[in-house]
Amino acid sequence: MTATSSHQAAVQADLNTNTTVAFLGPVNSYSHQATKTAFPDSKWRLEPTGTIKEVFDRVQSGQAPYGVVPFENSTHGTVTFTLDSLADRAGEYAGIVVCDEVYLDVHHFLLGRLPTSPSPATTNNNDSHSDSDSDSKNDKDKKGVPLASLAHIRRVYSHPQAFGQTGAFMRRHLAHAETVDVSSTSRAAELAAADDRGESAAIASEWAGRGFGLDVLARCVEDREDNTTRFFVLRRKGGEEGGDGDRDGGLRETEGRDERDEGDAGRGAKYKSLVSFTVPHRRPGALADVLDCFRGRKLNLTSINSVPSLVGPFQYLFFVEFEGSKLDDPEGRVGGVLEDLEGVAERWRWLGSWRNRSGGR
Ligand SMILES: O=C(O)C(=O)C[C@]1(C(=O)O)C=C[C@@H](O)C=C1
Repeated sequence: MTATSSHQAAVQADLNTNTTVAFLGPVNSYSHQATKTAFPDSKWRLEPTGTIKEVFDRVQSGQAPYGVVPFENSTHGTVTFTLDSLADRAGEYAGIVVCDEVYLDVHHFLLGRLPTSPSPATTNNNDSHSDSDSDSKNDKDKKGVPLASLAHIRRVYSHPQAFGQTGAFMRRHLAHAETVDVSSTSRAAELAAADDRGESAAIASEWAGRGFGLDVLARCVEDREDNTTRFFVLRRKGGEEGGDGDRDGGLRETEGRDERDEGDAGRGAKYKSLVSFTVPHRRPGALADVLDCFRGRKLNLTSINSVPSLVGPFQYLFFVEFEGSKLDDPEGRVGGVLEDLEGVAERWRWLGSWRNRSGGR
């Protein structure tokens, strides 16, 4: 079996099984890798979508009981498409909570077609593929340097996040090429493979390159070796919460991920939770009052983000992530802080509690 047909057989196997998990496709995106990490058994039917919003739509509608979305990258920061859907300004996703997280090491490859005739390095002054020190190494060991001339590459496709993680390589070796943002890195590989002239390349994963039969033009082109993306696993809230399950009546399941094995929880605090909120825009100290609630309950914050609330120009909706779980809260500190929020936030929403998988990161 060739690499491509065994890959297709694996995808088909995913499609033949039961409970659906939606992820940003096409197959072999980083989201697909993260999804396979969180849902490794063959009982899951892994379903690619065209956008992150579609993952939310499928989970909300119940077509997919679970979904996996990228949340933040250690080099480039938060994934705005995911924050936008979590902000849920139009009230479309009231039934969705975060129930788990996945950390994925991300090593980007430059994929395309090798030049048809070897062109001298002088055709592209910035092209260091002929550096004598790197020539002496085996191609497999070369990281962050072109393995061939890139002078024939006119355009590079990728996801904006991936471009944000590979800026140094792009500036150094592909300043002559146009960059084109697309919906995912695997879509980028698909587009590069569709270019018969071989003038297109993609920043994508090694698996995407294999899946679409592309040549490796450079490996590990990320700016930082420790490049990591964190993904959220989404699920529909259990039917047992009350009408306003965010504020009263906790989930009766002991864990969000009721159908799956828990595996290793990792080091550090056992759980994390996410809330979103808005504060009275003109009240001095309004945001500090909310943050003080967490200090008062001795709950450690692990991330803070904001997006425009779209209520008025330059007004924001905030996200706070903290250590602790609403679903396993023996000291009542999380329950307590949610009650405190009621008094100081304008609107707020609990967006889920899950196992901390950071492994001490
Ligand atoms: O494009 C993909 O392959 C994705 O899964 C999306 C995504 C992201 O949005 O962060 C995931 C991981 C990498 O950080 C780059 C892109």
